Amino acid sequence: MDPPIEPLESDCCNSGCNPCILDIYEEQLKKYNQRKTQEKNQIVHMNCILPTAYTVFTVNNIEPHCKDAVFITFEYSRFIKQTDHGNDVKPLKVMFNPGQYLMLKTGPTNQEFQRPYTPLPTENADNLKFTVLIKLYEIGQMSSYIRKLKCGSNTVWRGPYGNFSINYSYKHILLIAQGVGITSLYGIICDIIKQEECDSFLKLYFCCKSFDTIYLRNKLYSLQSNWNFSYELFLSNPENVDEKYNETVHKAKLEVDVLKTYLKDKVDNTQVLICGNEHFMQCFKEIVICCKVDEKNIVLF
Ligand SMILES: Cc1cc2nc3c(=O)[nH]c(=O)nc-3n(C[C@H](O)[C@H](O)[C@H](O)COP(=O)(O)OP(=O)(O)OC[C@H]3O[C@@H](n4cnc5c(N)ncnc54)[C@H](O)[C@@H]3O)c2cc1C
Repeated sequence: MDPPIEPLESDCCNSGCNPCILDIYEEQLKKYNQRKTQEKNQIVHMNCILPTAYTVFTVNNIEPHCKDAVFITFEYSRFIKQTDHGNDVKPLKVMFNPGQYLMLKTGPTNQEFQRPYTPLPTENADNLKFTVLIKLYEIGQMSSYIRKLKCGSNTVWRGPYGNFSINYSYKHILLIAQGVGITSLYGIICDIIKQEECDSFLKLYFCCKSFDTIYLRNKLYSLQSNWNFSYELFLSNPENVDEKYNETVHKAKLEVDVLKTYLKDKVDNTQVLICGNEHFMQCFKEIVICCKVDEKNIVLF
């Protein structure tokens, strides 16, 4: 953007024109200076996690969550020589889009294995860390590796992957999550809520096994204070349920009728995002299609 050309004092005829050439200049100069300050403050970062090379991240924090899951925060390891980022001197930052995932690799060279995990939206300003919510399976290859991690352990990651990009123009976004599949949809919910100019309504139907495996429940509960977001829980095992004020808990599985009622007058302007295991996603995709949502408005993760 070039600076505006300053008019001569004599260019103003002093007869109270609207707009006056000098006022316009002042306005344009103000905009130009604002833009320049913004550009100066905008630091361009380089992503320190790459899709085509492995990067070492050290376990920074482990925090239990629910019965069978943990939050683990990983920090870029400054002390290990990492893949060369060329001659670039831009500051490093872990960067990913909502809905994207990263791959964790482990195992001896000839038996390496990898699993995808979805980084949660960054809540603090630390650019070199990311946090994932990990469900630990009783018998699971990666689960048993993760159980052995301690603060200071080194881990190897690549990413981010996934092409989903948020379309802010839908009037309604229906999100259907199963279990730990909430991690992909949670980042998307946070992103949309943050956009002040976006006026989409978000509805989450969250299917959980039991009361003690409602992942990210407190975070979802606080997000519900936003005018455009609400969620309902569906528990297949409804024992010992402790309901919070203003939280809808169904002591049953999510059924077709609930979706039919919700979609009844919205099919034309609703996007449906579904995340869970393959069987869950296919099953709900078919149900949503039966409710007359066009297939192009359905995204599976
Ligand atoms: C795009 C994507 C993003 C993901 N993000 C996350 C995330 O943020 N957090 C997270 O915890 N997981 C996430 N997962 C699932 C994760 O990658 C692993 O599949 C899971 O943690 C199991 O790994 P494991 O090696 O311990 O178990 P495995 O050795 O692979 O499997 C052991 C047993 O666990 C059970 N199992 C494994 N995966 C599933 C599943 N998805 N649903 C039901 N049962 C299963 C099966 O019974 C299986 O026999 C994601 C998956 C995908 C595809």
